[in-house]
Amino acid sequence: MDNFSAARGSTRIAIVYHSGYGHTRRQAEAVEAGVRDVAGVEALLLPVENVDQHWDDLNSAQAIIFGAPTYMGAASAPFKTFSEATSRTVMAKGYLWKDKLAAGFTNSGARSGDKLSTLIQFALFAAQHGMHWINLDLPPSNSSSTGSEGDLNRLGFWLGAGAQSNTDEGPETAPPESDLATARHLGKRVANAALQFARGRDVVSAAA
Ligand SMILES: Cc1cc2nc3c(=O)[nH]c(=O)nc-3n(C[C@H](O)[C@H](O)[C@H](O)COP(=O)(O)O)c2cc1C
Repeated sequence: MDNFSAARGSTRIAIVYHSGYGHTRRQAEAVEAGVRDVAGVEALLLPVENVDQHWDDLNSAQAIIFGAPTYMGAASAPFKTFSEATSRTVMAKGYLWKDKLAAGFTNSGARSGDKLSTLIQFALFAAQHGMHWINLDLPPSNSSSTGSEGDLNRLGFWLGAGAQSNTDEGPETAPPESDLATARHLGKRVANAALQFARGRDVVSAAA
């Protein structure tokens, strides 16, 4: 979907991401698929390069999920450019993202690769906007003799979804299915949380 539908009423979730070579795009598409698993929710998959045509879509979303590859131990530069732009386009206009839900995902070449730094960067970015951070909620796996590379959350993150793409493989085969399933889990979790928040807010405002 290129834009959210004009009809109000559904719960809207935007996935804003950067991908230099396509691997993180696969992860972003998996997050989108997880969002779409939940009825009553609309998903918008938005590369950071297109964000200037979509500030209104982001402002109307109930949740925004941030994604970027980890480059040099941090979110990639195009994602950082987007995040800095929000100071002018979102904060300065009255903290337009306050009380939205937020979550994040990142992909890199090494199994750790300092991906945690990128997830922390996303959580701080969300906090600066007054957003509510949704974590991954999957037990870390692949940490015992019975674990495997096929496990959900095989890389063992709590804060968001991690993926690992071998640097000699293209996006058609990397990241592996276990990391894409982990990303789908994050999308579904955020979609369910966004529905709970939206319905809870309706109840609170009806009672006020
Ligand atoms: C400039 C640059 C810096 C990178 N830095 C890291 C890093 O800090 N940690 C890591 O594990 N991989 C690093 N990588 C590997 C990428 O994270 C990896 O290839 C990833 O799959 C790229 O995702 P993309 O195809 O979405 O751009 C780096 C790659 C580039 C091009």
